[in-house]
Amino acid sequence: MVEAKRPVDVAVGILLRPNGDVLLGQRPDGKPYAGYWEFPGGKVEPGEDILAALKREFVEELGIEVISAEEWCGVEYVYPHAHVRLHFFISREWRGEPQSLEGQAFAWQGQVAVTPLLPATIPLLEWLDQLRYARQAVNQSVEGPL
Ligand SMILES: Nc1nc2c([nH]c(=O)n2[C@@H]2O[C@H](COP(=O)(O)OP(=O)(O)OP(=O)(O)O)[C@@H](O)[C@H]2O)c(=O)[nH]1
Repeated sequence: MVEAKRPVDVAVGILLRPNGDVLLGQRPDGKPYAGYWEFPGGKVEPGEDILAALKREFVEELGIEVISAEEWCGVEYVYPHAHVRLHFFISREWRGEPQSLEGQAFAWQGQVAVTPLLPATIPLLEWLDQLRYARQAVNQSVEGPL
């Protein structure tokens, strides 16, 4: 009997600036889906806490220290190369400016315009817009003239 492959846990971080911009990175050569854009992160190691994995990946890939992050949502996706369970975190508090430590490109984006994006990440953009801009619209209407 062929046993189904267990999903691989992946910790993914969305750095959210006060103006709503988020940080994306481009997958470097040599990885599956090289050239595709994603939110930074990577695989959780056996026995590792997911938030600890997120912090480790941000140091390794971008030289950024994530000070705090809250788990936001989860997505499972089956690629030809892997079955992944993505744990998306939102962070508003970090230290340092992103550096391209793995030779990858990165970009701060308001409306996300970089393409192509990893397929499992595409639905996130709509949810992210609701989180970023629906709240701003409410704030604007509260702060508008009476
Ligand atoms: N970081 C990240 N990974 C994602 C996203 N969306 C998505 O499907 N993934 C998938 O999650 C997995 C992450 O694995 P990775 O290869 O980047 O992990 P890693 O840095 O630990 O790689 P390594 O195998 O070189 O150690 C990949 O299969 C990737 O396709 C995303 O938005 N960000």
